[in-house]
Amino acid sequence: MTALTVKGLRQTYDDPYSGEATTAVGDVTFDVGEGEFVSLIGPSGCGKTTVLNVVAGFIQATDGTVEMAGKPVTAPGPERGVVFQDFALFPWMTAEGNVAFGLKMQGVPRSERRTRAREMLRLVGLEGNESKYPHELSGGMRQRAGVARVLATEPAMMLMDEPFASIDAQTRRVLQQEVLRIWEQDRTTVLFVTHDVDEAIFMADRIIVLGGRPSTVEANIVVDLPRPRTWRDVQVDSTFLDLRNELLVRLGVEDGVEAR
Ligand SMILES: Nc1ncnc2c1ncn2[C@@H]1O[C@H](COP(=O)(O)OP(=O)(O)OP(=O)(O)O)[C@@H](O)[C@H]1O
Repeated sequence: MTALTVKGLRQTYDDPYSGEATTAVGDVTFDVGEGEFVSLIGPSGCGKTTVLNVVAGFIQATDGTVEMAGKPVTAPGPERGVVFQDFALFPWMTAEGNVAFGLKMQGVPRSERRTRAREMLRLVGLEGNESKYPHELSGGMRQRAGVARVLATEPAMMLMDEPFASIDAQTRRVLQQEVLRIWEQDRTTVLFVTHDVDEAIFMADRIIVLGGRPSTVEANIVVDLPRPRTWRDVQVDSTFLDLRNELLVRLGVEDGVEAR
């Protein structure tokens, strides 16, 4: 079953200084199957965040359509949970308060909110940190809390915009594995924006490559790696290395041979 259909998406921005219109996203068409994990990759400025923002309902596309389960997307909705790069936690709320907040918005009773928030924090490895405020948590822990807050609301689809970009390389690998471990339990549909080739491959069932100006879908690549995945296994897997090579060449990062 198709969970998300993006058809002929075009996005034009008006430059407030020059007054001229720039077409950032030209004509982007792709779909995401139910329970599928799809990475969206492409060079900086190609419109990845724009596409995600349209799917989230934060902005209206200049042209084209976005449908979720056959219904047009025109505004944000609880069935789409968004995880941002900068954690987006409320500094005045504890970890538990932050996770419970989304549930409060959904009208979940207080007692249930507490139980579910605690359960989610345990799931992301934050047990024992429930009453800490964001400034008392490390970057990796804050991002775990951010993921827990979205997971707690049980969205049909998770939209993730470079969620680990501001986290150190080592913690990032741990979090990538953690998010996959959690995802494997319920297989929520995921659209995952990243500029990191390794991350795009490691996480996804399929990779959509955006490119060109204005951007279009340049490639749609199936990631044929077994799950569950760990970095220890994946980093030496020839399928991973070949795919990494192909993507680095496509993105113009390295020439194919040296990329290995
Ligand atoms: N609100 C806006 N107003 C004007 N131009 C915008 C706006 N948002 C994005 N753009 C422009 O649209 C283009 C695509 O931006 P977008 O952030 O979607 O790309 P991206 O692929 O996510 O980039 P990055 O990888 O650097 O985060 C860029 O040229 C950007 O300057």
